[in-house]
Amino acid sequence: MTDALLLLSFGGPEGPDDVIPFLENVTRGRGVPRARLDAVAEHYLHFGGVSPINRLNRELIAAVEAELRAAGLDLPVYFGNRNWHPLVEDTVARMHDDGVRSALVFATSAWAGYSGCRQYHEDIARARAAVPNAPELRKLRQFYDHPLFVAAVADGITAAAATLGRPARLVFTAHSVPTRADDQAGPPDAGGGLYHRQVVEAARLAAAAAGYPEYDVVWQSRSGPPQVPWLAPDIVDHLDALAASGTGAVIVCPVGFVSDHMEVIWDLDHEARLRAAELGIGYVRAATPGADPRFARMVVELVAEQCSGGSARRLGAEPGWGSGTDGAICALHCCGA
Ligand SMILES: CC1=C(CCC(=O)O)c2cc3nc(cc4[nH]c(cc5[nH]c(cc1n2)c(C)c5CCC(=O)O)c(CCC(=O)O)c4C)C(CCC(=O)O)=C3C
Ligand SMILES: [Fe+2]
Repeated sequence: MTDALLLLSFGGPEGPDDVIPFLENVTRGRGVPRARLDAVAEHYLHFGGVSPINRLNRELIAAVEAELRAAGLDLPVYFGNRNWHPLVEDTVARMHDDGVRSALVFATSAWAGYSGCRQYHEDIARARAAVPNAPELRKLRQFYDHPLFVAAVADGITAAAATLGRPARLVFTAHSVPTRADDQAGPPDAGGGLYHRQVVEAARLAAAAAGYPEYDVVWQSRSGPPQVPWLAPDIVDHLDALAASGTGAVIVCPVGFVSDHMEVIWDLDHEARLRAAELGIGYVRAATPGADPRFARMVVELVAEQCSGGSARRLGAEPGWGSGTDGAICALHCCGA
């Protein structure tokens, strides 16, 4: 029995005074250098200290509510975040006060790995521990290869290509993570590297759907001390390499992200675009899938899988897990710590 759906996301600041406290929440205990924090604070302050992520999640919730009604599923949708208000702890308390006994959780990350999956389980466990008699919370699965996700990403590529009107190299990008975190991504017996494997697989599926036999997969937004290895190459270094080898234009598809939040509007729409301009190569950025009606429909399909035993539609050759109850990770030692 399910009484509600909780959309669980990263959270972002909604004004200049929020920026530093938000960044302190994100990086607590993670050894991100102060200089990097100050640099990232500037990105947010450039936009008045407001990340679009909360607004985009509220729009997604409205679309999901409409799709739930259309599917005959009568579930209220709640909103909670890891790093900024509405914080998931407060939301779970409100769900309890509203009489919710059992709810499903849609986390706005498609992926395996610590940041993309396990940390959301930890958020669920932390929120439940803070609320006496908290509702049971079951996280929905990773959706990196859901046909509706892949179709929305592919159509974003096609639409971007049409605005460029000349041949271009397709470049997929996702958030970099420390290689050590990637090595530990997935259940211990799944061979490791499940974060990058799922990203590469999602890129393969979307490229095929959009009709691109050739493309690249690169990484963005790395932080942490420079001596710690992260997934590479970085998108900006990759643009240098492409320009050097004669590529005249790129279509950049942020397959790693659901919506146009700060990592997309600053790191891609500003930094990467600027570098492309310096290099004299054409640059278009494909839309993220979150605002596509098929994305909300996918969320409802994931809910229906749990509520009514609907079949799990999946295209990928890499495994997917991600589901667990009350913050229990998918397997013992899953995705490192
Ligand atoms: C895999 C992954 C996703 C995708 C999965 C998912 O969507 O969950 C993601 C999403 C996001 N990351 C975001 C923002 C930030 N990420 C940071 C830092 C980090 N991200 C990491 C990984 C990921 N991050 C990692 C390994 C770090 C290092 C510190 C740590 O180990 O935690 C920092 C600190 C400053 C910096 O280091 O850049 C910020 C501000 C925002 C919100 C943007 C907005 O506000 O609009 C979103 C959606
Ligand atoms: Fe991040």
